[in-house]
Amino acid sequence: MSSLEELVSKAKMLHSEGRSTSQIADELSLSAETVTWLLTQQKGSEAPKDVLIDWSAISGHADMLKDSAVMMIKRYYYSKDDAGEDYCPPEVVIGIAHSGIPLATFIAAEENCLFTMFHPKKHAAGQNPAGSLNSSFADVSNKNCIIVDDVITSGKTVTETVSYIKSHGGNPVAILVLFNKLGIKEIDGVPLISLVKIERID
Ligand SMILES: O=P(O)(O)OC[C@H]1O[C@H](OP(=O)(O)OP(=O)(O)O)[C@H](O)[C@@H]1O
Repeated sequence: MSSLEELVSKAKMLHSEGRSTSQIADELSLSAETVTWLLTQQKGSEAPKDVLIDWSAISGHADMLKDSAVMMIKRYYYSKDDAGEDYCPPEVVIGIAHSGIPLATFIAAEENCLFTMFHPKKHAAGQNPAGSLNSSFADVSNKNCIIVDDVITSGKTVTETVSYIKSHGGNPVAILVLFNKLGIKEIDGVPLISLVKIERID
């Protein structure tokens, strides 16, 4: 089976389980437009320009996951060096559920600082779903925070996180991701630093 066929069957399976287009898009880290195309496969319609990222060969091994997390925080310090700016070491590292959590945990351990996790509203249940910080972990108020996730696709999740942290008294100093599919460099004034930028040139 080709990777496209695999993707189509994965999208169809999730759809048959009752997931919405945006939920499938989140789960597969694709745009909603791509998921619609995968589900409908209209004859003659061109596939949207999107890229599938499968990093399970790394994420499935805790040692490589840790190596990736260490590279992310190094990348933050190198980017500060490159810009000739002062370091702002994090006081709290915030992992966005779910995939950002293990990366953030390793970074917080490396930096010997506090750790917490953010649950975006897309993961919340109920009629008025809302994002939340997990109160079993560190508090963010009056602290310099680094936000960590694996991938940015539309930027919605990270944007929600930045706004939540600011409104709860935290000071986000950087957003670290492995893969930036959006090509942006900051969100609401907070620098976005990735290990890999993914851009199409056609
Ligand atoms: O930029 P966006 O369009 O908001 O998409 C990126 C988000 O989508 C994925 O989360 P998801 O909840 O789907 O998966 P996860 O539970 O594996 O982290 C990914 O881990 C990011 O958090």
